[in-house]
Amino acid sequence: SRKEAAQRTMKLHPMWQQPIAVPGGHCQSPIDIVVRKSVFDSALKPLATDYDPETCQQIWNNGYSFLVEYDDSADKSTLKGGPLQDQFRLCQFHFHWGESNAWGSEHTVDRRLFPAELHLVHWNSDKYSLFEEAVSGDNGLAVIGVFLKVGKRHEGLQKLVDALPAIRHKGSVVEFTRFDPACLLPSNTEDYWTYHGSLTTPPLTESVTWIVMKQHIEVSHDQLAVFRSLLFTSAEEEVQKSMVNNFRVQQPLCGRTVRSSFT
Ligand SMILES: CCOC(=O)CCc1ccc(S(N)(=O)=O)cc1
Ligand SMILES: [Zn+2]
Repeated sequence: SRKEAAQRTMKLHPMWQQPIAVPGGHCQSPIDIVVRKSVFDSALKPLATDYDPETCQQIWNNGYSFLVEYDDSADKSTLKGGPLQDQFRLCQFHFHWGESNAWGSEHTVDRRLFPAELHLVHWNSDKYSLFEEAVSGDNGLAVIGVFLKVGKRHEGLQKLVDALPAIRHKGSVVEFTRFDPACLLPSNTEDYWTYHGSLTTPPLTESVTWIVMKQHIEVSHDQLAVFRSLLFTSAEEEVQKSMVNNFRVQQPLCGRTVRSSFT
């Protein structure tokens, strides 16, 4: 089952040797979004992303997912609007996925699982001067979550898929430029759920405004299979473990309200 798969990943992956629950953490992520319990808020605006593909720098395997990293030394790739009052800078995006198409996402919608989930990670450049500061700061981060479904091939994703064989092992990095992450957003960026939560991997800090898009994107079965060809392990390790089920199990809502930008 998905739970067993997640347990296997936690046992397997050193990153999880730390306690998986933050002591006293009542705003942890991911969560199940119960649609009929979400509260419509007419003040929620459409997302305003303004990404500059020239700020794309590299793609690397960090031993838990693969990250596409952006130059965030200036306000060049930004996120505003939505539930946000401040301006946020894009620093990286990454994915979570399963060993099968039956599961893999971190958030669920009325318990519905998706085969994968994209996270676009931004930090509050009005309040902080570095990502590292914002990670543990109040209102520090904003992460856009986009569900992936298996269907037609995603043309914009293919450039990224073609780079993955070069970063099969933990710790490998290759140059990756001129990639516009806006191509990974669904056509509808008006409809989303938003709630206050945390990072879903250590340090699990509760500094995240989550923005989970209602509309998913489609990628092909073959594209997703290349994600699963990545490895958790470095080239030197004798036992090579395929990078799958790199998602955290859902966390208690603890009375939080999930707002929706749509009725
Ligand atoms: C200061 C070091 O902290 C980090 O590097 C945190 C990186 C980190 C960024 C985003 C996420 S997620 N899955 O919640 O979108 C988890 C962890
Ligand atoms: Zn993530």
